[in-house]
Amino acid sequence: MQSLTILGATGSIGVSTLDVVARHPERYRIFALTGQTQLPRLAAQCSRFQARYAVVGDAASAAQLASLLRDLGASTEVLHGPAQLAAVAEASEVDVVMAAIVGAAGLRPTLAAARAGKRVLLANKEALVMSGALFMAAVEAGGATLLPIDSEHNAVFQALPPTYRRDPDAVGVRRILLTASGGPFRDRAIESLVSVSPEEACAHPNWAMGRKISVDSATMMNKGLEVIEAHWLFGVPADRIEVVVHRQSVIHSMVDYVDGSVLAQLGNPDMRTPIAHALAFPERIDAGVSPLDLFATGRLDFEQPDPRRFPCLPLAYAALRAGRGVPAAMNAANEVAVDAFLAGRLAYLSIARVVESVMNAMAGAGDASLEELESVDAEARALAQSWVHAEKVA
Ligand SMILES: NC(=O)C1=CN([C@@H]2O[C@H](COP(=O)(O)OP(=O)(O)OC[C@H]3O[C@@H](n4cnc5c(N)ncnc54)[C@H](OP(=O)(O)O)[C@@H]3O)[C@@H](O)[C@H]2O)C=CC1
Ligand SMILES: CC(=O)[C@@H](O)[C@H](O)COP(=O)(O)O
Ligand SMILES: [Mn+2]
Repeated sequence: MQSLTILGATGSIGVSTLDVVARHPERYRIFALTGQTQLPRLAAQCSRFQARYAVVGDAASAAQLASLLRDLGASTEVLHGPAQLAAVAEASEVDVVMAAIVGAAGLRPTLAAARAGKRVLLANKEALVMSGALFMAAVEAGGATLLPIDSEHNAVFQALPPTYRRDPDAVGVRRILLTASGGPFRDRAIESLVSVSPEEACAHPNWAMGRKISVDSATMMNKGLEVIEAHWLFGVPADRIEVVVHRQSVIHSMVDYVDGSVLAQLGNPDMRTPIAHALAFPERIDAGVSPLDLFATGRLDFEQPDPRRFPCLPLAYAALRAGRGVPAAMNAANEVAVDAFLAGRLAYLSIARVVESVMNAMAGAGDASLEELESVDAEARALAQSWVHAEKVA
């Protein structure tokens, strides 16, 4: 029986994780669930899965959640604040931590799980993008097992040899091919992108996800973050990570070997597959996902990404090549810009402009410590807010 903490239980990944867990009550029990704003959902989850702890952001939310739990007759203990978030990730009773908080807010608790040597199931790509070298050093020092949840990285993990240790040349890996759906605007006239709404940007053609990652998929910043994520997870340099637009999202990514073999992982676009894979690894368990029907799929298409349509993708490659604190600055600027776009305070096309402006201003950002990275994050957010202001409304 494995004891599990889910950071971000109320979100899209959190809900899918609990769906898989519910199919295997003999394998997994819930230690802690965390959420931020969706308190009724968190209360219902705690009650159903008999969570020992729930963690929310502040004292007011904790009081509200405690009252909801009382009404449900649940005995879950309610905690709040960033220190408690880290505490339920590193607790000695915990075996597995699903890191599914969105954005930089997930960095500290995910890092705590890595330092404590947990099996870390990483969905929160922003945490790794922000702190790549430091995070991977924490995994190593803590003796953690890091398993990718992001569908592309989970696919790459499955297509690599089981003994793979972040050295592509040691096993004849030539390139990693990350697939990208192209998002909701892949076929739309570029000139018409000036007027897209948050609802249009969040209408992903293949995946049901949270709003932030959905906008990132539309701009292809998601793929940019994933290029950086792949670099850190698999030790592959930027020029050996290629993005391939594949509109069906059936091939989740590929590994190209020096002998000409290309290994891919395929499946229906359903996050319960990589979640179940990482939960049970190296075993396989039922995820509730229907079998892939290749006849219904019919065809698999591949295209090159157009940098004019998706300017965030080259920005992310530039951030990876610049290194040190620049990916953290880029990530923070993107979080602020996407938030402003979703709130109707920034035009869609200005997201890339805000990110680029902040990256230019912070080209010398450092990454020597967690504190330095957090100050880069804070400075980039402040700069991005001023650029959002300068770009004005949608
Ligand atoms: N959804 C998907 O299919 C995929 C997601 N990912 C990655 O997984 C992560 C989660 O994505 P997704 O589930 O879609 O996102 P959602 O927005 O659906 O969920 C985010 C979760 O984080 C919580 N949260 C938000 N802000 C804070 C905060 N400041 N402090 C603590 N908790 C917070 C939310 O709580 P509440 O809802 O209660 O406010 C919620 O539980 C992201 O990093 C994303 O890039 C990667 C691949 C696929
Ligand atoms: C499900 C998942 O892993 C997302 O990151 C997905 O890849 C988004 O699709 P895009 O390929 O459109 O970014
Ligand atoms: Mn992905």
